[in-house]
Amino acid sequence: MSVLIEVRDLRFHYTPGVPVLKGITLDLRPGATAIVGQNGAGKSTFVRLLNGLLKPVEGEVRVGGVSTRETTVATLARTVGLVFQNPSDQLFKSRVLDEVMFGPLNLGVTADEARVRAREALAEVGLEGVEGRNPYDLGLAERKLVTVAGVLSMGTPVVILDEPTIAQDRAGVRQLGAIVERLRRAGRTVLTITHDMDFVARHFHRVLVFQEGRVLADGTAGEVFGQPELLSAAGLEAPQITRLGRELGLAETVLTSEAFVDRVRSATRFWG
Ligand SMILES: Nc1ncnc2c1ncn2[C@@H]1O[C@H](COP(=O)(O)OP(=O)(O)OP(=O)(O)O)[C@@H](O)[C@H]1O
Repeated sequence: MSVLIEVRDLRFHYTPGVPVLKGITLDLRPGATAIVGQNGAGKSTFVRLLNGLLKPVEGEVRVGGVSTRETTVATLARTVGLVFQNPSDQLFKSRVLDEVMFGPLNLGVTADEARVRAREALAEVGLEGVEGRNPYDLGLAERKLVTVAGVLSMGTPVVILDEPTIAQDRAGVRQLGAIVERLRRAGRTVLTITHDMDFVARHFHRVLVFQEGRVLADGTAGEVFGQPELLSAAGLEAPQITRLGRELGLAETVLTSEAFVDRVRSATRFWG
């Protein structure tokens, strides 16, 4: 189930002379990794190169030892599931259930098995009861969750979520966080692109900071969010609770409100 993705000196442009990715080298292993960075940094382009929708101009991407140049998008889809930023790029069936069954059917499972998987995936994203609806009659948040279910139902070892929390309310964000945790515990590789730093701090252990087509930083969430100058150079800010902890002079970089309360309580006990 576990798959290694090897990215070596990856360079890409849409228009010759206008580089979008300028030489990226890294490995992606099972676990939860977030990609953050300003608009236009090349994040969505990078993940499209991981599932073979785009091919490197120079350098290489190997998924499970196989170069994306030497395989097809359909073959890679068995390994790398990508939820697009915009659900309209992904939804094309007129019934939610058919949409979510489409991936597993393409993998060659029986219709019964695909239906079971689709129902489980829809339950996991909190969308029971909409199986017969047209995805385009749902709101943006629900449409996005349908596309997440569509990838979950395929059971790929690598799951990439491009801006999953967009338009979600707190319950939706919590549900997505639980999905990330489950996939991570199951030994899958979860990769997300997001502008939601609280979501990153809570659920992602590794953070890649993209800036103008390069990786500016690659470290744990604590390491990356503990460097305000670096974040500011990339046009980003640490989560509010992390900044508050720093303002208060906490020795450790806190990533969640629970960790913040814990550290402040132990400091007060010490003073009191
Ligand atoms: N299909 C395309 N044709 C030409 N240029 C493109 C295309 N898609 C993206 N670009 C350009 O490539 C650059 C990187 O875009 P990309 O979408 O990868 O960045 P991003 O970091 O994901 O940004 P965002 O957070 O806004 O999604 C941008 O300058 C963008 O305008």
